[in-house]
Amino acid sequence: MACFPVVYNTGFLISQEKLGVHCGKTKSLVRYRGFCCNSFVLPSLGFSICCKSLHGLSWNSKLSSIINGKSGLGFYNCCKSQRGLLSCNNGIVPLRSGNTGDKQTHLGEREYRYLRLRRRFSLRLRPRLRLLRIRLKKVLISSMLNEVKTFLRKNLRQLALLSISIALGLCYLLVKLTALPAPTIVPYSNLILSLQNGSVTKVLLEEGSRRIFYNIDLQSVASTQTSNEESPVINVATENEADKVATDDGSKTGKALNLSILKKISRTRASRPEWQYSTRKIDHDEKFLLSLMREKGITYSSAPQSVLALMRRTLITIISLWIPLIPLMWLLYRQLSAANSPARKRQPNNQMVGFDDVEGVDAAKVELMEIVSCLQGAVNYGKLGAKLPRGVLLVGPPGTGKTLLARAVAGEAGVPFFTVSASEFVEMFVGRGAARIRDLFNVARKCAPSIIFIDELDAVGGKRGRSFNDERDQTLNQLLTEMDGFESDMKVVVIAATNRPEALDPALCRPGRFSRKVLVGEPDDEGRKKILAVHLRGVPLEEDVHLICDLVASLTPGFVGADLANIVNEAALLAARRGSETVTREDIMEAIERAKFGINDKQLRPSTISKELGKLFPWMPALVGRNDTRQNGLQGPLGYQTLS
Ligand SMILES: Nc1ncnc2c1ncn2[C@@H]1O[C@H](COP(=O)(O)OP(=O)(O)OP(=O)(O)O)[C@@H](O)[C@H]1O
Repeated sequence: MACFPVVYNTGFLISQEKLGVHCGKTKSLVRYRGFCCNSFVLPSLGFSICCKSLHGLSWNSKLSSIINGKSGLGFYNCCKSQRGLLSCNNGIVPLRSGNTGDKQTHLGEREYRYLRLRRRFSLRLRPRLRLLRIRLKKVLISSMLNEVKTFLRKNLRQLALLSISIALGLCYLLVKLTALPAPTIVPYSNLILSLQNGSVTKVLLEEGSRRIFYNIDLQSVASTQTSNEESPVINVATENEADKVATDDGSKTGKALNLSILKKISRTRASRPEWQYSTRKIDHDEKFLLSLMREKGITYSSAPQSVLALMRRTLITIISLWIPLIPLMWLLYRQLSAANSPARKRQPNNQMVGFDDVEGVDAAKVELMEIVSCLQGAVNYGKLGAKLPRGVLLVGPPGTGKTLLARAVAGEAGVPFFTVSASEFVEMFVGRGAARIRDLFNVARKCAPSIIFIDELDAVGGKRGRSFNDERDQTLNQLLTEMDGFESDMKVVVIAATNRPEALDPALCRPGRFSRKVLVGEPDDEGRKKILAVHLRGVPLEEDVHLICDLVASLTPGFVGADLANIVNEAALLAARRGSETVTREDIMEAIERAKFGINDKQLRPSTISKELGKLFPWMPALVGRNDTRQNGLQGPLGYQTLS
């Protein structure tokens, strides 16, 4: 026999009809104070009720709480039917004596309404509250915290600015609100005179400072003024209130003056400070002052500084100190923040440059291709006990394609590529350059296999001890340490480029660091043709591309890749300026002239220049002749010299 709750209110029993347990009705849901019951009508067995769940608690525990009389529930005596369903006796057995189905009639109308309202309210509100609780549980506190953290990190600068401005605003408000009407500052002699005249009423000596506050009896001052207009006390006493009046109208009678002073005094009384005057004590004069006050019978006391005034003064000092300091702090923050670090700025990205885009430097390409194979794992160098070269130094004149080669390595190897100019490590603050190097290498190590490319290495890798630049030396030391710090299986390759290998510190070039030096020199005739072919790939030419390449290559000995790329670009620009759809041979020839002689009047050819210079300086033609080493005759004394 199992016991099941049957819902009935404290006031009345819910009858079978209320439970929806009519003959023929198969199922109905009964809710009471959050309990859900499915009731069934089984005509053969009479009335039965089957509760599927009761707040997730076991029957016994729930029933015991019910029976304890809190909820006023009755229960059925139920038994299991043959069909496996729970069935109950037909009769309702009230739990407490006196709780019958017609109890409603015993209750007052008002009470009944109140109970109904309460029940309805609880029926509506409870499921919603339960749902809310479940939903809130789903929202994890940790994820919320993470979101807040990310938001703070993203908007750190704005939040910092906002909080600083709020703090400053609050300080300003505090200063404004705590501002008290200040006493008039007068010389010390005025206090003595007032004391001698007996017009001083009260004196306060501030503890821990030299300030003395005092009040004077203004009415007595006014009356004294009428009798003795020359009295200095009057000047003191009415400094603020009566001075103007007295000076503006010298013809006024004493009485009129007196009245006007009193009027002014009464008008300003509301905004008058607690102490009318303040002065600073003179050293070693305390004895005289005290004896004078005692002699005149003046009330005097001492008190510590008021907390409000103290706070205000401190605040003002802080603000006045911090306002000029804020820009300085901001500068410092910018310098010191890791957000400025090159390692952060350089996100690993794979440039779409391959070895096909670099021509004329075949020897360097072969050397670097080997590195790519090692990074890709195509060459099992470890089997023979070999190690991946840690550093490759690309040496060569400017514009020969060192940076391009490094980018091609990254593109071909398909690994993260961190490019940085060595001058970015040169910092104002000692230790910052070293920290940046550390950051860069840390990020590269995390992304291994990866490539670090340091352009213009000589900016930071110059010989140590030649100058007093401690910061540069520290940065170089850090670079040396980082390059030593790679483990043998760490696939991080440092490629550096320089135009001045002779200026580098020998420690950088020793085996184990930049052990592999690759010369990226000027391209030969064949190299120039190939470079031109690369740059003319996307350019619509009027003539055959091979013909143009041969022509340009023959006219540009000593030109490097950057020069040739510039010639092709200039030719395309000239064609565009003409409004042409294709680049002609003339465009290319003009571009070569521009590259050699700069953008000048065409009259200023070498021959013209030589003639003009010859007129002025008879020895010049000889000089021109000696310098004119180019076979094509286009290069002159002011001509563009190749960068090699
Ligand atoms: N060998 C080359 N093949 C194709 N293009 C080249 C070659 N060399 C240079 N270039 C062109 O010249 C441009 C500049 O080259 P790059 O920056 O690689 O020169 P660099 O040797 O690094 O010069 P610097 O020493 O001044 O940094 C390249 O973007 C490319 O367009």
